[in-house]
Amino acid sequence: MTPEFLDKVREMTKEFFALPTEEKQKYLRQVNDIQGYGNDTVFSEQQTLDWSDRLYLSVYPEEHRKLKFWPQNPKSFSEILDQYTMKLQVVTKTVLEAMARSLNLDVNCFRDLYGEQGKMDVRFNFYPPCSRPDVVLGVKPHADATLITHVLQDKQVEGLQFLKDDQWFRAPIIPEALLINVGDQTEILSNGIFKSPVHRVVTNPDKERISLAAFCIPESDKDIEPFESLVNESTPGLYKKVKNYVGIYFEYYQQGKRPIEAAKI
Ligand SMILES: O=C(O)CCC(=O)C(=O)O
Ligand SMILES: [Fe+2]
Repeated sequence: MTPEFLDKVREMTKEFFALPTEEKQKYLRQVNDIQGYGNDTVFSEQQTLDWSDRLYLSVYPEEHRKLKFWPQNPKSFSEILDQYTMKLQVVTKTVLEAMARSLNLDVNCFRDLYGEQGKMDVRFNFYPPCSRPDVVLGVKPHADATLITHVLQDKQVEGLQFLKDDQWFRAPIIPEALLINVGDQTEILSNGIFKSPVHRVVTNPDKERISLAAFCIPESDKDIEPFESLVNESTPGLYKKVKNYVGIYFEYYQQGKRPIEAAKI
């Protein structure tokens, strides 16, 4: 993907969030739906909400698309999102093959698990300036439920941070790059060799920030468990077999637990 194309995607994201509220509310997420425009999903009254606006859309396979949630404004939104999806499919395949190679596994093992009908959902994030960045987060600490996540970050404003050894580290801005994050399902499949890192987004007192996350999720009937060749007497399997991990994920997340704990032996 060219830097110019990535800029186009950032631009249309900014243009959408800059629309008047009434215009954005045409795409409002309904109760019991994940797709659409809105704030953080409310699970309980005690919950601290993330300081962000979001637009969540399923983009692949095409029959999952709910076009009523695809903005008509800016005009080129759907066309650019469709192009971005197709380009990301190619990147996804390449990355999954590289992951397999780096573990000395069959080159297709991650790709076969993702499947031809593997799902891709995107989340456009908008973080308005926040007067109390010391207490309010754009996104609470979490790890992704995915196989991998592609993150297109804002070109000017940082915010994403990763937890390592009890310390938060800033993700640098690299304008022409996508940040690819390992999700929980890859941690399970790789028997813990690839780690799914906990991350969060901090707020900024005077600048707004956008980002676009694309979540790659295997077909829900696939068994997710450590690849056989990574398990032997000296390295026992660390995770149980799970199915439809995204379902398990939300159950745990709502209880404030780390979902991957459910899969640990
Ligand atoms: O805004 C970002 O940079 C990342 C957002 C994120 O972690 C997510 O949407 O899962
Ligand atoms: Fe995330």
